[in-house]
Amino acid sequence: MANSKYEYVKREFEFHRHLPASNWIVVRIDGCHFHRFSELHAFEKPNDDRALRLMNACATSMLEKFPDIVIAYGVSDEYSFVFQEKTELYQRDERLIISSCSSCFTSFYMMKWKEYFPSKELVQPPHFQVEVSCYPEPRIVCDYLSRRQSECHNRNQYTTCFWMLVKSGEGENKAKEILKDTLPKDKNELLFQRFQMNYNNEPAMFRKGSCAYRQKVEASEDERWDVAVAHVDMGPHFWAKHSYVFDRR
Ligand SMILES: Nc1nc2c(ncn2[C@@H]2O[C@H](COP(=O)(O)OP(=O)(O)OP(=O)(O)O)[C@@H](O)[C@H]2O)c(=O)[nH]1
Ligand SMILES: [Mg+2]
Repeated sequence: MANSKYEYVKREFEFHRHLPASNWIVVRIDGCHFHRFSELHAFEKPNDDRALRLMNACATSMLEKFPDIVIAYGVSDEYSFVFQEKTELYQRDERLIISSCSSCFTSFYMMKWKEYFPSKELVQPPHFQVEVSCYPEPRIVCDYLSRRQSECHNRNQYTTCFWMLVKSGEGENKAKEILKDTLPKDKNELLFQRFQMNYNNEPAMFRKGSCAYRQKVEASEDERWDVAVAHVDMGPHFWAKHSYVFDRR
């Protein structure tokens, strides 16, 4: 069939975009319509510890499945996976990377659901959309992750205030009005004054999101690595300790 009259279909109509060489590939997974999905499954508001731990478990499985992922960062219904710059996964074919990551993550989510929600039926299949970006230097990857973490902080501080106001009896519109144009320090003050709540004492997983990375197993004679999940600032202190994740292989 090599030179058959059907060859043109492949030659003229199938396109493969190969991601640029010598770039770190960031695959960002985001739950589709998770606002609705979280309502359907009665997730706790604004943060459901079980749902976030389920996302972290899926991320851990992704690092185990794809050895070229060097680090990942997740918050809410999203996770970003950083593939090392030299990865030859699917010859860097964008379509195959996207479809494979999306389907693997979704399968892990469904397989692990019962472990995190033992008494809750999964009543709607989850699905995740994926976008890919390429960055030529680790420094920019670090800045990308810091940007996501800063969004996590802003969004979580807002939703914490919002749901505290609503749970205290304010209507949703009134809560939005109260929070309109407030600065981060105003929101901290509001939580403290109205609810005697210190935002900094909220669980770190809610405030800082989750970071999954490889670490060497202490006291192992052979080089063994496992996947750790931490809820920490991804600032200079973190990178001073974990810069090895970007070591050229
Ligand atoms: N109650 C609750 N909701 C959550 C939790 N994590 C994620 N969500 C919901 O998931 C949404 C995630 O934000 P988005 O990704 O912008 O919303 P989305 O509905 O998934 O929209 P698309 O991604 O555009 O399809 C949040 O707005 C919440 O409604 C959680 O722990 N508890
Ligand atoms: Mg979403």
